[in-house]
Amino acid sequence: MEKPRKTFIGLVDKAIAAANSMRPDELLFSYKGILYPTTVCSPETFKALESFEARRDDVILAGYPKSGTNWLSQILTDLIAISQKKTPGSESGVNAEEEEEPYLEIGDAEKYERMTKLPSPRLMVTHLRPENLPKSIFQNKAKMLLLIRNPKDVATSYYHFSNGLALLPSYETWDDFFTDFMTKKMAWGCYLEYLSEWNKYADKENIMTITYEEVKENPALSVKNIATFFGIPLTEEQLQLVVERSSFQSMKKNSDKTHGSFGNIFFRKGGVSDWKNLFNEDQSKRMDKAFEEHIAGTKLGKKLKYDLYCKA
Ligand SMILES: Nc1ncnc2c1ncn2[C@@H]1O[C@H](COP(=O)(O)OS(=O)(=O)O)[C@@H](OP(=O)(O)O)[C@H]1O
Repeated sequence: MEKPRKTFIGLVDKAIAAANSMRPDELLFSYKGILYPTTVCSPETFKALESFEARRDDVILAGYPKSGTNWLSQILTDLIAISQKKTPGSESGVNAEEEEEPYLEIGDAEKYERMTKLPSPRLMVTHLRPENLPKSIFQNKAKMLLLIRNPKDVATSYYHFSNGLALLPSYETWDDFFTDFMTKKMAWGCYLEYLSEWNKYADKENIMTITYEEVKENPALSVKNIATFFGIPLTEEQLQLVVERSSFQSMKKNSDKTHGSFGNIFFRKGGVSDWKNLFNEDQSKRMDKAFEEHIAGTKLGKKLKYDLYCKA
């Protein structure tokens, strides 16, 4: 039985009510040159975040919007519960729903003060680029899981999400969205720039990179590798439980409890290659060229297996 994420559901409810009374051009604001949703982020929170004190045993998940952060966050929540000898899903684990919204940059400026009282290990999720994260995360060597997904599916997922949730500007056509996606007009910035910024950190020993596609391809091996990286021993039975609970079908089924009425928006298709239903040939070539210019030859670029997932 899944516990409702009351903080999250309450936050989104409030944000949607606020967004409904805003003009489309008010939905995003710019902070240090990057756009963010006005209803869930604020300059005050960003300012407060700068002096956030990370702990060495914090568990941090970094991923651009729509790269599968809700999915990996569920896997990490269960792994942490197991490390604390709790049964996943049945007891309040890390960041118990009533306690704190795990998305680091989302919420009020006082949340970091409240987070000082949370027991270790704290789970945090972020869509931020590394240069906008608090310095203490890197100084204190907190372990991070960096989640990346092929850019054509990220764009596709982001398009449907933008039109499904009032917090983000909606688009009349996919073509309009694609133009904005390629010209840095997205909340949390340009994905290809995100990848090249994170690539500068890809060799750090406290950062493990994983792709959406590899978790999809072999969930058991991925969960095992993540658990090993965070130093969490797992029995075969526990491994199977985490894999089963994090399957797209299970998460979608539980989504009315975990994500309220927005469940269907957060858990849409959960697959690979849906981009083929939206991209035309010209758009596909434009993305191929931009990928080549920004990231193709780098460590993260190679890890994405672009030719396999983004060509033909
Ligand atoms: N369990 C599981 N398995 C496979 N795929 C999953 C799973 N859970 C979520 N998803 C898919 O991840 C996409 C949403 O990404 P995020 O969770 O990062 O979105 S958000 O930015 O935090 O709103 C979104 O992708 P699309 O379906 O392609 O839109 C979700 O459906």
